[in-house]
Amino acid sequence: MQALSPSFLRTRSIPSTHRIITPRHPPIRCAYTQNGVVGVNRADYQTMCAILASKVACEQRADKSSNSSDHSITTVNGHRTLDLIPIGNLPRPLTNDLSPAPLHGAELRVAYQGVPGAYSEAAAGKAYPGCQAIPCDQFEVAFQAVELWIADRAVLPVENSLGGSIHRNYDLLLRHRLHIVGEVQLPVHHCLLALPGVRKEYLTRVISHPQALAQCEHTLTKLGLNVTREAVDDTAGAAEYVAHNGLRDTAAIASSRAAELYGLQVLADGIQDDSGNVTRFVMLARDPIIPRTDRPFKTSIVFATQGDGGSNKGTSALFKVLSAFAFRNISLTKIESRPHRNSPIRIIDDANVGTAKHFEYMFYVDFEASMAEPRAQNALAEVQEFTSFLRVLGSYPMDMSPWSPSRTDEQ
Ligand SMILES: O=C(O)C(=O)C[C@]1(C(=O)O)C=C[C@@H](O)C=C1
Repeated sequence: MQALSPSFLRTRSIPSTHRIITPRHPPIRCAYTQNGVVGVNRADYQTMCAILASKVACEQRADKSSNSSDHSITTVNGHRTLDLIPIGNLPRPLTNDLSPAPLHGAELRVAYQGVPGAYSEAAAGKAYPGCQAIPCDQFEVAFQAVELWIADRAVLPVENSLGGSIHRNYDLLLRHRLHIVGEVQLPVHHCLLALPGVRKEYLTRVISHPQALAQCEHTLTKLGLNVTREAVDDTAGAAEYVAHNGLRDTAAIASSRAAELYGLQVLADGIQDDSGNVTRFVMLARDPIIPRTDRPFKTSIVFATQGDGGSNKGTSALFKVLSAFAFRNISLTKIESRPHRNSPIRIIDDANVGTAKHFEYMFYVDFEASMAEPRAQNALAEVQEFTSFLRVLGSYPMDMSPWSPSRTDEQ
């Protein structure tokens, strides 16, 4: 897998005291969203991409050595960067996304959140060996990279065996129109990293991604460290921050690959609270894949139950939806609820109680069946009767890779 430097799709949101690098080029701000939630609109965002692209292209022309024949990757300031092409000239994809996802990721550009050495980068490599991994500083930017054809796929964490769901990505799946085309499960093996020569006794602070901090919570206490814990955008970014700022009182929780990349020593190895620590990632594309029946498939849906106050209300509707799967022997592997952003609170204007408030939720369900199977189609036809909103996020091959302990070469 080719790793590109993070200097492109980056807008760090760590506090200014934690800022890691001053990017040479103005960062692309997480900007346009379809709901217009964030300040800048789509046109502005595209313009920014184009301006950035031409600036980078100009500077890179000067920087390119005469023997460089690679037009997609260039060295700037010692960092490998993406050679951007103005938006209007973006190349057409090499593959037809309606065909099954390729087994190998050669030529595929895969966006992930974080910087090189992040677990998401490892997940991109597991999902699409040989792909070109494109670091993005926020999940939203990874979605946008695919929507704007800067990347062909995005790989995003959705749940962890210790920390639970990564809610942000559930919300983004709903807000964006990308399709889930696959999943990978990655054993996550955390290390405590510090500058060479630093001892545990010197540490006053440990920084990492909030999920990683949560996954190591008990082990950090057991190590007897008298440290504050601070959250940053990703694990490898934490390692990079310690290294670039020469911090001798701060350790990062990250992978052993991050230690190698940023020249840190491993103070403690395997500090996740459970050796079976696994994160599940989904792969996203602009188009869905055609569901099949010749191998195990999973389907992910999101729905809202009807809030009509009649017989379908509340738990009754949810029960009916879930029984549509149970009656057909379809196993559910996951159910998650998230607040319904468009109507977060419902006031029941009853004759009796005029002030009662109920939260409205979106339900995300993963079930073990392919949309090519009649039983799955029938289940969804029935589900539709009890829902005010239903969307299939994707029907995709299940990750059936055999269980292996958390230490892997991918990290
Ligand atoms: O920070 C990283 O390295 C990531 O890839 C993100 C992430 C996550 O969001 O859960 C991925 C896997 C681990 O669970 C910890 C962090």
